Amino acid sequence: MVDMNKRNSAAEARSDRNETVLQLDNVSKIIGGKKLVNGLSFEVKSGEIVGLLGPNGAGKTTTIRMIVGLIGMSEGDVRIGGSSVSKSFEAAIRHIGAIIENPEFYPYMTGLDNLKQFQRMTEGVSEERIREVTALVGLQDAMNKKVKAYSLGMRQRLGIAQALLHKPKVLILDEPTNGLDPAGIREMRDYLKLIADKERIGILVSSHMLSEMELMCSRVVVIQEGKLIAVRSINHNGSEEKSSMSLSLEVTDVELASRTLAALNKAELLSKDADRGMLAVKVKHEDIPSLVKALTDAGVGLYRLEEIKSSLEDEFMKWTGANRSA
Ligand SMILES: Nc1ncnc2c1ncn2[C@@H]1O[C@H](COP(=O)(O)OP(=O)(O)OP(=O)(O)O)[C@@H](O)[C@H]1O
Repeated sequence: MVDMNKRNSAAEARSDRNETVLQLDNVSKIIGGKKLVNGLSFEVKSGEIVGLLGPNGAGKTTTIRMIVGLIGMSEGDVRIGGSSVSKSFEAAIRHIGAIIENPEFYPYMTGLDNLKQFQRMTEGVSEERIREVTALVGLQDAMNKKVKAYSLGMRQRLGIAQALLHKPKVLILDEPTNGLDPAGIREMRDYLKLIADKERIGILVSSHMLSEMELMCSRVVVIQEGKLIAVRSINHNGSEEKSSMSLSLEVTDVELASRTLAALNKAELLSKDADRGMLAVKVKHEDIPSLVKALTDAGVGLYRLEEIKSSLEDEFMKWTGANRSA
């Protein structure tokens, strides 16, 4: 017999996962006539970790400070959990948990007492919730130790636990792995993935380290000089989403091939080089057979067809002209 309650709750879980919890709509910040952030639009859905990536000075911190209301927006709006930051600030900000600078704790108090301190200042946080968030960040065995004995990574995780206490819909972390050693970075990554999944919360993480973002995020938003320059999906293996791919084709007639592909309307022409008989196109994996058939039917001979493999890192360097970590 089908348990309808179970079915309903599974359906709810699925729709929750697709809820847009953070939405930036054409957000700009102008200081002294300069656009530090320039018409930025992107969204974060529940259950996903999105990386805000860009070289130093790209505008990541300025963007995050606007999202959490530390500074005002010059243009545009941010919606958090459906509420507009510019129109209903209190309602919007209630849905946010954030660590912008290093979290501040009382070093001579235990982790638990520090969280209880926040519990007293925050409405509706139960003892059970404290236990839940400490387990989520893997600090259940360290809760009775004084914070001064914590490593930097443990302090960061206690900060995340505190930011989660009031069950926000969005967690925002500005460069959360700064200063952590490789083991601490790996731990942070694993805990954030667990939190996104278990709490069905949308997480926005800023970083200038592309390699970290590739491993941690399901999507990256790349900004440079305050402008959005690319959005890329990442699959669980850390490589680019394969549903759409770039192909290089060597053909007998470039012009005929590009006209045929335009008529087929299933491939985006990225570049063509008539002298070398080469075309580059972007196409969905499932459309490759019909692309080949259309070319053959049109009388275009195909010498070679291969995938253009470009790692996110190659692209990031191309976009930003930056070195590996900046
Ligand atoms: N209050 C301010 N007045 C003028 N310029 C500012 C102000 N705050 C930031 N900037 C400038 O805006 C640009 C974006 O700075 P921001 O700190 O947002 O970049 P970022 O991407 O977070 O960089 P980083 O990775 O170095 O932290 C930089 O050129 C910075 O110098």
